[in-house]
Amino acid sequence: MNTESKEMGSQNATSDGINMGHLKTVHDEVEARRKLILVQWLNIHLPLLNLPINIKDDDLRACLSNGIVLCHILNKIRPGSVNVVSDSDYSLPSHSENVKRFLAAMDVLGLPRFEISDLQMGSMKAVVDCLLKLRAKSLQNSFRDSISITNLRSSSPRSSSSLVYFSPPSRDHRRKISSSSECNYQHVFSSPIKAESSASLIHHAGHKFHEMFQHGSYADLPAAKISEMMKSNSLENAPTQLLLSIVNGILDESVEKINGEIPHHVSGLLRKVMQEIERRISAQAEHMRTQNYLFKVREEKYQSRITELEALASRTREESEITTSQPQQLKTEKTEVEEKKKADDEDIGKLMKQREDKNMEISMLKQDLETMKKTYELRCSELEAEAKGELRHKSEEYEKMLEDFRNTKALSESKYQNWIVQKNQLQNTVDFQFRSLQQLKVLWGSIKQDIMKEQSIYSEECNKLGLNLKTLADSAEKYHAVLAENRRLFNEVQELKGNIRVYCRIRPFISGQNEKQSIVDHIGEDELVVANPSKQGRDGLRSFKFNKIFGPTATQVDVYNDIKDFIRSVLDGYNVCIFAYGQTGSGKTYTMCGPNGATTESFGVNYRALNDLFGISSSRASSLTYEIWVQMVEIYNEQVHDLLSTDGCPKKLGITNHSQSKGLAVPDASMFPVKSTSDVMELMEIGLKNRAMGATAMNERSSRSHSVVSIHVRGTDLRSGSSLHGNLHLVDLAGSERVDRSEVTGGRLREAQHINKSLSALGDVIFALAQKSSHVPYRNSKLTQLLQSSLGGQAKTLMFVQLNPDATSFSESLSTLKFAERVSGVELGAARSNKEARDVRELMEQVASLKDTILEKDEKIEGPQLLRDLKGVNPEKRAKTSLRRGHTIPKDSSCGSNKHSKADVPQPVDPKHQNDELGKSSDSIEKPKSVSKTTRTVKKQPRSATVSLAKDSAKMSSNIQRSESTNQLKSPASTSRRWQ
Ligand SMILES: Nc1ncnc2c1ncn2[C@@H]1O[C@H](COP(=O)(O)OP(=O)(O)OP(=O)(O)O)[C@@H](O)[C@H]1O
Repeated sequence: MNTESKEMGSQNATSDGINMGHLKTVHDEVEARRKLILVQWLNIHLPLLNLPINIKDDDLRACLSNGIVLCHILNKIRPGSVNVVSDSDYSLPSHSENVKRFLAAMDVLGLPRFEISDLQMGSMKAVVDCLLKLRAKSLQNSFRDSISITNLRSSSPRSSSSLVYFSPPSRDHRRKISSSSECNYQHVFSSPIKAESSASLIHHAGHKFHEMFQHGSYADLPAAKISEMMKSNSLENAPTQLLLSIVNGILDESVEKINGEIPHHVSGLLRKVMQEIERRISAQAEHMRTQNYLFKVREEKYQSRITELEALASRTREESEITTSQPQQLKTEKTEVEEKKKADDEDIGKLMKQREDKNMEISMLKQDLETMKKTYELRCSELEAEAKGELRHKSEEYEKMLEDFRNTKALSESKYQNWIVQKNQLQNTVDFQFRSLQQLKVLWGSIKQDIMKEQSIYSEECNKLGLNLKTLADSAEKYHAVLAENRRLFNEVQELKGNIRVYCRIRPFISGQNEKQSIVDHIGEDELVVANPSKQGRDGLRSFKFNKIFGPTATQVDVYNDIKDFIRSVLDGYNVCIFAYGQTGSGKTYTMCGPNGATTESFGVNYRALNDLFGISSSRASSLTYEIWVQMVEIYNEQVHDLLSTDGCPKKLGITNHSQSKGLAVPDASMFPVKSTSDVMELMEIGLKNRAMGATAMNERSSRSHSVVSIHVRGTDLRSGSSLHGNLHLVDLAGSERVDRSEVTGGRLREAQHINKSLSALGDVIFALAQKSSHVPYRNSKLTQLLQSSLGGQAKTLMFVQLNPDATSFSESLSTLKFAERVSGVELGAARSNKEARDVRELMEQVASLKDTILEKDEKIEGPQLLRDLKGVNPEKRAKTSLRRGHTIPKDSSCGSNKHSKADVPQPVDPKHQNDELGKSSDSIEKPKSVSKTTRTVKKQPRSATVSLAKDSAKMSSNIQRSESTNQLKSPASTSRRWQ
């Protein structure tokens, strides 16, 4: 068979290629190796089999076909798993029955099984697989334990001397063994070593037999013991060799015979042993038959196997043909597989690299983690330290607080104690005060009654006081009215004296002029007689009458005392103009301002007037408040300059229409408020510095400009709220010398001409006013334009006629006196003058008697009431009163005051309003007309109505006649009127 296979293999290798042969060889080697493992395993557990390691399938099939070996090996592994059916049991087909039991046991164990047909014919592969699985199972520890137990139970005792050792049998020799009746399958061992190890596992009963027959004491065996041996199944388990030894022992007459015969119990034993031996021989015979049967079956199987192998060979040849066509494809696939492998290797390399990177990252992360761990530990330690520190600090604070609390507690306790003490004291005090309070309550009741009494008295006194106070209030009310009426009467008296007054002042000879001849012949109260040095006797005398004559010895105070009533009128709302007229060096500046470096005694009219304004306004502060402003300008060469300009260069100013300049003739000139004499002094100093000064041949301090100080006053009545305002112009005129006398030429000549022109214009205006001319030439010079508001009929004008007594200046002085004389009223006409004088005198007498009446005791209030009646508030009453008192009644005694109600003059100074009034009044002289009317009214009174009026008229007539006769005597040319 092998030869044929080899031949077939060589043929295949030659024709179909090497692969098929190689595969088959590998397959065969695998199968051979599996079979070898199985054989070795079987030989170990059933050494009596002594199977060759290269056993063929048929031999193996023959060995296993009856199932006994299978059952034994199973029982070896798992004792008692199956009951083996021996060949002696003919009731059952033992070979198939053992195989079935084995297969059933395999099923129970859950191991793969084979089919009975596999064991009878065909491939042994399934049988080998099954047994190898069983072998694998046996390798488990639990199986080994069970195997050892099984050996103990199945092994038979035997003496070492009686053991039969077999060398590994050949095939022929194995057949002998199989046919031998002495071959006991259970007691055959494959090697002495295994036999010796199994000897210790001899059955107990068999051991007893062995000991008994080993010592040859069969005869001594008691009958009971033999019967016991026969009853037990020890013989069934005893080795066959032992059984044969027993038989030989009995038969070789070692047994003591009784009567030549073998004892009954020994013969029984012998019979029993023989039966056992027979049974065993029959089992062996059955086994041999089974083996023969297996051999036949195996042979048939071999035959079929050969057929299959032939078919397989033919099929393998076809497959090899197919296989030869695939090497190229396999090469291609191999290449692809290698490329893929290479790519995979590269991927693996990349993955390895990534892995290394990841490992690197992991190591770095580990390092970071370590660092963080250290940081964390460090931070933990720090926090712990901080926490400990803070805890320590807190505990210290707590200790401190506790200490403070203890101190506070102690303090509080002490305070509490003090409080308790104080409370007790307070309680005592309260008790004491309560008692005092009770006493006070009683006292308060009595005081209350006293107070009630005092209160009633007080109420009565209050009522009385209220009545007195009411009387006092009424008196105060009347007092204010009296004051107002007094002011009004005062101004009426002033008006009656005359609105234009002329005072003449003769300056003394200044140092160095004492020897010079004086032109002054006589100085009276109101009369001045000058002598012409060039004429002797009465022809050289010339008399002039003025309102007042001040001689060379007259002081500044004397002069001012006579003009201060004018200053007072300014505060009553009148416009007043005071100017000094005279030739250069005649003392105009001295009179108006004072000498250089003037003192309190030598201050001129300007300072005194302003000082007086402040004094009077402060004395009237309870009823009137005053605000005073000052302007200072000069007229030089018919140009107006601001003397209070502080920029060092007096600016040229224009004179505006009164109706457009808010009452200010020079609205652009600087105007400063003054509240004290020092303010005025500062302003005057500034004005004098700015004033244009120049030297002439006539006077070293000759002023060639007109200096005008304008003082604007606004007063407010605190009771009624009405306001008044007045202006005061203080004018220091330029020198009035003749041009030929002053010996000036050029610029100086032009200055003198301007001065003379403006002075002539001033005279023209005054004369026009006196003549009630329809046109007053104010616009002929800047001077008259500027003084327009103060030269009207409602204004009061005072002219100082300054006279130089030096004979050398006689002609200038005479000219000056003549001008002054004209101003004082020469041009008014004697008849009218007289008439007005008489009327004036009558009125003055009436006013004087009225003043006396007012000043009488108990009639202080009646006077103003009478005046009010006379003023026309109630004409009928006025007439009655006047008649009753024997006075002439002025029809309209209004003095032309600029007094306005508050509603009429809303502004602090309302020059517009003022100038409107002034403008209206400037064209005509109201007062003489009023006086005339009054006179006429008086004349219309019935003669029989009053005797006193006739007396007064006669008195006034005689005075006028006397005056006229005096004038004719002293100065025929003089027709000056008497103002007082
Ligand atoms: N009443 C007087 N008592 C003493 N000295 C006087 C008096 N009047 C004038 N004088 C002196 O006479 C001199 C001239 O006076 P004043 O300068 O006032 O004249 P005037 O008219 O103002 O001159 P002008 O027109 O040039 O300014 C001065 O020295 C002045 O002191």
